[in-house]
Amino acid sequence: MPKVLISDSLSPRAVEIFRERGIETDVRTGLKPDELAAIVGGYDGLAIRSATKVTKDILAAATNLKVVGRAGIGVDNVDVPAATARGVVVMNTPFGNSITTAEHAIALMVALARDIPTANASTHAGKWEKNRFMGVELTGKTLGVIGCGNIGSIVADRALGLKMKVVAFDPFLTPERAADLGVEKADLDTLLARSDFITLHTPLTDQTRNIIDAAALAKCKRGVRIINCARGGLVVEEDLKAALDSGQVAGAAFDVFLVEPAKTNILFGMEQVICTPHLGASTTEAQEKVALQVAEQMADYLLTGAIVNAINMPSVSAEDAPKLTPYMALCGQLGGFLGQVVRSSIRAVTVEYEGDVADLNTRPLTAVLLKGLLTPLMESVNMVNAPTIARERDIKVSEVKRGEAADYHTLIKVTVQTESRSRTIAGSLFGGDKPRLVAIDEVPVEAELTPTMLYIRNEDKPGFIGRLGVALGDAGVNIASFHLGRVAPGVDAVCLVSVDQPVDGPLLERISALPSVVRVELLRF
Ligand SMILES: NC(=O)c1ccc[n+]([C@@H]2O[C@H](COP(=O)([O-])OP(=O)(O)OC[C@H]3O[C@@H](n4cnc5c(N)ncnc54)[C@H](O)[C@@H]3O)[C@@H](O)[C@H]2O)c1
Ligand SMILES: O=C(O)CC[C@@H](O)C(=O)O
Repeated sequence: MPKVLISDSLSPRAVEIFRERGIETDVRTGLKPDELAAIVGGYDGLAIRSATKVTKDILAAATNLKVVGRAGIGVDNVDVPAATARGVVVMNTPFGNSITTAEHAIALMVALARDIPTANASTHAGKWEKNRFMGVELTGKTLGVIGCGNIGSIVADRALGLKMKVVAFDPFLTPERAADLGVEKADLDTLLARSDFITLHTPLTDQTRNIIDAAALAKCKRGVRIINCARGGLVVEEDLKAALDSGQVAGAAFDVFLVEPAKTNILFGMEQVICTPHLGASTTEAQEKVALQVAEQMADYLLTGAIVNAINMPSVSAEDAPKLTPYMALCGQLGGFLGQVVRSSIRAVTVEYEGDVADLNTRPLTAVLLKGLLTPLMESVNMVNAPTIARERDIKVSEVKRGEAADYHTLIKVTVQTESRSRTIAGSLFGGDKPRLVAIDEVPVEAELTPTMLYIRNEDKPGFIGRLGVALGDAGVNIASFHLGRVAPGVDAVCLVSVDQPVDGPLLERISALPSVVRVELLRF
């Protein structure tokens, strides 16, 4: 009989469901990492919220572990690559706490507008300071929503109900979806300049980290109020403190912090700041929903092998798996490549399957490709929900199959149409199972995609390779492999460089300033 450990505070519904399904269940909350490491080896499943850190060390000790179930959305407390490497499925419950978290953001906004926490403390202290507190009305004010996905769009809906105007910044929000939601799609600077309140609802990614810093705050209306119920690290806390001190920001309400649990923080003690201890998802209803979902999903996997809402595993039957596995890897890479280079909302994705692959069940392949494509843009995408998310976002996905491939025995070609342009890449399997990129935007370039790569568009002129090599060498970055492609001599060329060391921002800037370089991107696979 499988055994599950629940190591965070989950609704009792989870235990009930595991036990009803015949799964032995222990609940041990508040374990220190070494205490968890000492016992985790005895379990097949680990059910968590955000407190348990499922690190590489914990996973190394979890010798029997088959599944980690996160009752909630963010899996930033799980080392997913390490889990994947150990064959541990990581599941989440992507929608169960969205409404509750949106309601918390609205509650914080109202509390900020009327200074409710300070007025409450003052009244409890018997001060009756009626003249001290003067709020602002929400009706007619503009709410800027940064990140208009599941939670952001619910916040927008509720704010419209409060008769606010809503401006949304989300590069992946299509104009049609914005119109359906009744929000105005805007660029970040416009949102900053127009908003009376700003609320953040993006995942923490390389693009969103520090999205609200001193420069962004300076672009805001004087007296703006800021709410963060998404992730610590989106707002630079020191810059916010300075803006609160100067009066540029009138108030802030934070549920999430750069370091959690936040026992100390630069914002603590400021009268204009409302803080809650990561309570966004903490309602009875949301916790029941996520506990029930996670227990059902984990039980299904442990008892039947069915995979739902997995972050790191495709859901395929045991029979199809061996044939599809190398194509899964290829599709994940092709999607991941495109997801890292597109810069505006995606309208359409066309996947052409040619040659051998056209004979297979390509639905899971397209799903894993969409997962790869959408993952750099949002959290909580998995193979199962990627096609639904694409549909909800009005991304038209089509598959074309051709029995014959022109140059390769098997070929997958992906075209992504964005608001501004289309991009195409193609890949094949070499030696039957080794994924290889074979063309980018019709430029032939054969390359294995490795963990850290530079993708460079350059003018095909003498001296470029030497200058690039010197720039990388001077920074102590070793080139593992180098791939060049061009349509014809002297025209634009493509260069893919696999490197052994990390490439930082200043080095990227030096490379993009090199003569002949048109564009450079750092890609991670
Ligand atoms: N406080 C809490 O307890 C709590 C509870 C649930 C979720 N969350 C967090 O809230 C956040 C949002 O969750 P969700 O379910 O709405 O996620 P989601 O994936 O549905 O939506 C995220 C949105 O951010 C957009 N986005 C991505 N990169 C962007 C960028 N650079 N600029 C602007 N927008 C960008 C995406 O297009 C997407 O629409 C996540 O970080 C999640 O972990 C917090
Ligand atoms: O479980 C929690 O309390 C936090 C939930 C939230 O951060 C999430 O990502 O779902």
